[in-house]
Amino acid sequence: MIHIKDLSKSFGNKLVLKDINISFEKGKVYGIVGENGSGKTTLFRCIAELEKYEGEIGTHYDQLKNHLGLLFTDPYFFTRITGKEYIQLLLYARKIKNIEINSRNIFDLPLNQYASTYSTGMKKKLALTAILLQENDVYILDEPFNGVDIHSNIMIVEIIKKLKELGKTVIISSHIFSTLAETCDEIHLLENGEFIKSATKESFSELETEMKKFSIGDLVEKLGLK
Ligand SMILES: Nc1ncnc2c1ncn2[C@@H]1O[C@H](COP(=O)(O)OP(=O)(O)OP(=O)(O)O)[C@@H](O)[C@H]1O
Repeated sequence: MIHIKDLSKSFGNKLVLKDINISFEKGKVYGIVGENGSGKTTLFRCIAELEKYEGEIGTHYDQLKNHLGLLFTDPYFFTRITGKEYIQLLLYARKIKNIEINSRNIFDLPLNQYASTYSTGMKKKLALTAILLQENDVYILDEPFNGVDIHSNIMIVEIIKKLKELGKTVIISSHIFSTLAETCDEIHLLENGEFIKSATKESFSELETEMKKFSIGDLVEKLGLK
């Protein structure tokens, strides 16, 4: 369980997150949606203690960061480290030994190749594989579907369902509503650093309609397409 209470975050004099209050439970999948720049990544970075913030992030874990797998939107890899070495490094950090990596390479990545030479989608799949093999309790996936091929997208949806089944906590940001609707128990809409709407499964379509109306309105008509 993660409890976020009155969380605020500023960069300089720019307030990016305002009084965020939300809880994330075990065995549930949460979707965070919002326009570019609404604060999703900043919220994730605060939860992972990669940013300083005001307010409280409480958890029953000794240290959340030891149970958390964070998939960045654009994972970065040092040069001259192979895919396999990267996974080994992350496993070593959790003192996990004796995992046969090759047989668990479900995305069929060229693990002996330098990770920095991977394509965007391959980098994302490598980073995801590594945090999954760490057997974390909490997963934060920042735009996991973005940049990966359709086959991998389907696989990631199945992985999220499996994580839920295993009682993990999963928090996802995505701009693809239909995929969130398929995987999430709750979806929360962030706007200018504030949660302005939340929906459970029964009200996802209502939320989607409202978001479309709010963000698109009659803008497409203004193009005057003929
Ligand atoms: N290190 C930083 N220094 C200054 N401003 C920052 C920094 N990181 C983020 N911001 C600002 O905070 C706001 C929220 O950014 P954030 O990356 O959290 O948004 P987001 O919802 O994840 O966007 P996207 O959908 O484009 O990924 C933006 O205005 C961004 O410019």
